[in-house]
Amino acid sequence: MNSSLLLGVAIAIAIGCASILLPYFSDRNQGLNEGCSLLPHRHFWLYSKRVLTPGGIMPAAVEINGGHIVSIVHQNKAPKQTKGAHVIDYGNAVIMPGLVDVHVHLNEPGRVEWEGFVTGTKAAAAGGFTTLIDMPLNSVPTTTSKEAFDMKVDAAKGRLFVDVGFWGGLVPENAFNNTAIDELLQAGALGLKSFMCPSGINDFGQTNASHIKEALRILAKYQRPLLVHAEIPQPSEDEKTKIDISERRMYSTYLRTRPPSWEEEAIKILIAVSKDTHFDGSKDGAHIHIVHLSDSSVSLDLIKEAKESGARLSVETCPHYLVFSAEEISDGDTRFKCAPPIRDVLNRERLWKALKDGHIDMLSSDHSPSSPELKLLEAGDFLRAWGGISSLQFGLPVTWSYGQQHGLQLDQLSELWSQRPAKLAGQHKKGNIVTGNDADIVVWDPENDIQIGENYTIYHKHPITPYTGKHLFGSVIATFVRGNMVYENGSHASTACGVPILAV
Ligand SMILES: NC(=O)N[C@H]1NC(=O)NC1=O
Ligand SMILES: [Zn+2]
Ligand SMILES: [Zn+2]
Repeated sequence: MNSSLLLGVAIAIAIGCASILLPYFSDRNQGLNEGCSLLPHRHFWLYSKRVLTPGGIMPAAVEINGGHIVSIVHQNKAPKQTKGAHVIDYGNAVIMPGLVDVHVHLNEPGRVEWEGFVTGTKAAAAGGFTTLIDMPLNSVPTTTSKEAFDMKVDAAKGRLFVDVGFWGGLVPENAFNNTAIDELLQAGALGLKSFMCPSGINDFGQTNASHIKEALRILAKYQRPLLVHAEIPQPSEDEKTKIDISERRMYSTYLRTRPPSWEEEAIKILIAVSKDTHFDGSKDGAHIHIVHLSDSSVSLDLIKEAKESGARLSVETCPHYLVFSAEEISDGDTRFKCAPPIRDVLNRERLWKALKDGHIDMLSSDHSPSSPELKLLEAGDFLRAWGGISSLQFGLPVTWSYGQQHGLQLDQLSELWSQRPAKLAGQHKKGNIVTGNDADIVVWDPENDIQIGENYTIYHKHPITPYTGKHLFGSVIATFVRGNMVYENGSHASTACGVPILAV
């Protein structure tokens, strides 16, 4: 071979290699923000035998490009690595829409010793959650004005491992100030949240029916929901007597001081108000969402009845009401303290039935941790300890493990954790594996067992949780947020590239 022929062959090989490798390299680099993803590709396919789509669970390949789902191909084998598009074959693992938690207290700015954007969203990613909606209280300031809202969004920037939206706060101070509420909603609050009982936070006062009606009028204009902590304190004998510490350590005492009638009373008022929400002749009135329902007796019957007669009402419950029961809570174990309280076994089983029958619309964590000292674990004082359960990371394995025992199917679980919550938060590009949506995805193994304990890394700021020791099924393999692999088998992406979600 003469030298010019050799040169020609070398050039041909170089061009050939370049044409094979270029798409690979361009795929690796184009629009990729280094560090956002553990996967160096913007165009790739995820394959598994169990992909949960609106058409059911099927073997399929999901094509992701530029953060979106661009195609879903029903096929029995993983696609071949072509044109530089990377393929991950997850075998028999489940590929499902990322979970959306509409009720999380991240407590930043201001109470980062309780939780924070970084720790909270890392826990979320490890648990398969791709979107969180943060509650307006426990942070300082509470999110009850445009200024406070802007501060929260600023504090979140560059610190989120999943996407996070924000509810604004409805309190007596802003309820009759239409301009203030307008500003809060225009700043991007996805809706408002209020308490009908003391919230435990001094600058987040309780609202009554008049405050709520006034806010609904404005919310109707924006088509955004009002979320309500539905408990109204009822007069009780306890107020007249001094309860000593030995009694305050008993869970039954706490239960007695916060009976189902608190929930009933609030729900009755909300139903009456919801009948009144078709303002200005508009058919699409405001929407009331009842958070963390615990009472599955009269309160649930009232909700069912109201929904049947067309009330624009939805309701969530939380894993702790579905997993634990009052009977099993030891005296002094304030890890279980939350409001409304965890009630008896019968109540829990009725909640499961309502969930399966579709009377409860969705699940949420109500992840509301505090610093360990405020749980008063040594004193075990149920009446003075902080009310709030730490649980964000465990929602999927917990509800799957206990859900299976109650006949809950995977597609129902996904509806409760992804589709319906995304809709409540107005996130139409999230919550479903369909073409055009954000590539927000969890890949997990529902058959793999885990034990919450020493060999299980908890990413919450504090590991204190009543779930310690639970043996569960379901381990998260990888979590994708808008196409970024933000978590995989115990590792997080190096850069926090989740974004604040603002209503437009
Ligand atoms: N302030 C706050 O987070 N309260 C929450 N904790 C709880 O258990 N129920 C709540 O509403
Ligand atoms: Zn609440
Ligand atoms: Zn809450």
